[in-house]
Amino acid sequence: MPITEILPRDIAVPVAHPLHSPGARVQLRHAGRSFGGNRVLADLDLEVAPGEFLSIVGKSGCGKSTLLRLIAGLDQPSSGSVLVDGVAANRAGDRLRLMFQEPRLLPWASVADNVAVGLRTGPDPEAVAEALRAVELGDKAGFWPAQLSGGQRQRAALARALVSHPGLLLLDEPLGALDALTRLTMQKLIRNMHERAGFTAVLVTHDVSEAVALSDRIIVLGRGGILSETRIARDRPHTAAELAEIEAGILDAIFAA
Ligand SMILES: Nc1ncnc2c1ncn2[C@@H]1O[C@H](COP(=O)(O)OP(=O)(O)OP(=O)(O)O)[C@@H](O)[C@H]1O
Repeated sequence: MPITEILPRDIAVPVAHPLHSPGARVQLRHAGRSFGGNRVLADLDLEVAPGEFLSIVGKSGCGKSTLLRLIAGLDQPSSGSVLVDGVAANRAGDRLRLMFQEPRLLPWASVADNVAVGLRTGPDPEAVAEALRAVELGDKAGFWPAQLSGGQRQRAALARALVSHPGLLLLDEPLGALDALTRLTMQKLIRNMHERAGFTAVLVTHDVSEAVALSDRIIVLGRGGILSETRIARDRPHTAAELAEIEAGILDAIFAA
């Protein structure tokens, strides 16, 4: 019997999100990274589950970007291993995408053509249109990047990152250059997309409240390793006081380092 026939009429059957992607698993085993005599990460064990949203916070220079670059496969560990879906991160290819503080759009290409850069399998105008609709830029496909606001440019960058349905989205301070209000709107969009599309996300941020707003888990990095780990259950709403308490605990862990 088709599943729809046994469901009561008032229960909506979830519709696959247009950018749906099965989340990738990230595994770091005894991972270390040194630059000359400077040991930035040492013997790090970390696993990010498929579909999880993990944030990395910590004092300036503690190694957040170094860790993200290892997961992205842009840099190699000096010791140990970094795997994405069981494959060395630098060979994970299309399974992961990065988003940075600057949108890095091509100024001479339309918004749609910029999003199409994220496709590796040839032109697919329908996929581009869907990605633009998902970030609420459906009406800006023919615009030049210079004709967009800062927040809209970051949304175009998000569409470019997600158009190929990567299992893993790596975010390096993606909202750092936006004004406070646009930042909140973008946080909501990213959280919403993450919940519905299913990819795994790893965010590096200086903004602890942003990490709390977006994440299932937050790690504080320092002295070469993980100093603290906080899980935020997303199956119920949190009061402002609860979120403030979580944030205060994380800030304590950062400053105790
Ligand atoms: N390519 C490199 N060569 C030499 N040292 C490096 C290199 N990349 C990072 N480092 C060093 O590793 C340490 C951690 O840098 P990293 O950029 O990962 O810190 P971060 O936590 O992201 O800092 P911030 O919050 O200021 O962005 C720093 O001491 C930095 O100088």
